[in-house]
Amino acid sequence: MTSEVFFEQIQHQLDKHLPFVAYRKPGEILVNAMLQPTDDVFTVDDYSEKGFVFAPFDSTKAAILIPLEHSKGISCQNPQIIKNNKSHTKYQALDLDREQHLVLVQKGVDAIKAGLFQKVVLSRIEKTEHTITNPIEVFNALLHHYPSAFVYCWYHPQIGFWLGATPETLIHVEGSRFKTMALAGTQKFLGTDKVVWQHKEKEEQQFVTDFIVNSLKPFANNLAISEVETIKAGNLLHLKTSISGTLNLKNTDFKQVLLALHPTPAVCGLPKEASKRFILKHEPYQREFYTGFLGELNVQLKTNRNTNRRNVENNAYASIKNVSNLFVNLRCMQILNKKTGIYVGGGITKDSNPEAEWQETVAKADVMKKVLQ
Ligand SMILES: C=C(O[C@H]1C=CC=C(C(=O)O)[C@@H]1O)C(=O)O
Repeated sequence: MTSEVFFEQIQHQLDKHLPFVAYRKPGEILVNAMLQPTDDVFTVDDYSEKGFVFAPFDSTKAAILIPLEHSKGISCQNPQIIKNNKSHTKYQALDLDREQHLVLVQKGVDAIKAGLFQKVVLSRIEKTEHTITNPIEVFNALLHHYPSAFVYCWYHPQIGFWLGATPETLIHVEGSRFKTMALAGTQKFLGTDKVVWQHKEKEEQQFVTDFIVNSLKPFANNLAISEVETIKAGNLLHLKTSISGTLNLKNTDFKQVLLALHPTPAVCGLPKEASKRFILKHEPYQREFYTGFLGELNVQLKTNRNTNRRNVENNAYASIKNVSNLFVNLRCMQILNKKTGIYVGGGITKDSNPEAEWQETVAKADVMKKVLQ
């Protein structure tokens, strides 16, 4: 499908107030969309469902599904840049609530020093006066600015309109094999990824690696853990450890794996329950789907077992694999009444400096602001 027709179809869906998701996986050129013909709200029950899941931070709340069987799939390769004909007004930040964030971070540091937990991720919403008249153009701009991110726009008339470009995989499962990552620690990209990391960032990232490895141990075999590396995500650098292995899902199900993982200390804290309670009590707003997860759930992938054989019989060796591609909902914004709310946070440890943590959220907000200017 041409990109013109593709974008027309999702625009039409939005005009009719019908749910859809459009997304592109990291490093790929194919942009997919799933268009739901009714405005029903489908939810995930046990994660055996097939479709696109959009799950909130608070896992006691419902995860929304655009079911494969109740939607139409469309796709296009490498979409053209849509010319910006005033999809939005000039960016104007409102309510840069620095004081409130400094107080929140200090509370987090005090709670850590009092022994309540070791790490907590504290966040804020940056509401802007920015008027978005064409969110689909913003999605198109995200696709062009962030080729190595998972870029999406998600809409349900009864729930909201979200857009994002996240660098973080929650889990990728293909058959019984899985891959995930521990992503944490942030500094601004200033032209090189050969940078020095401080103890604070190394420690906050190590908390995430240890948590993921320990959470997956009951479900996984052959765990492989990479060295820590520096990766670039937009205007930022992060520390990343890759973790992979095979899932042993005989006596358990995918839901248990997700409940064990989500929310990781990259977005919540350590220990999970104590830090989550602190977040829900002290953050002065509702995260909703920010730091939740989203992506393809139990879609089918056809693969050839023996790619060396180029004959027709090869088809006999084709196998169907169950694939899930789930990402953490970071570097995202919500559009409400044509205004934007950008969601940003950062990991707090005993060594956190409130002013530096504020600056980190300012840098993270730039990822979304870049497409709003
Ligand atoms: C919580 C966010 O980022 C997480 C992912 C990478 C680095 C992070 C950090 O350095 O604090 C956070 O753990 C966010 O972007 O809002």
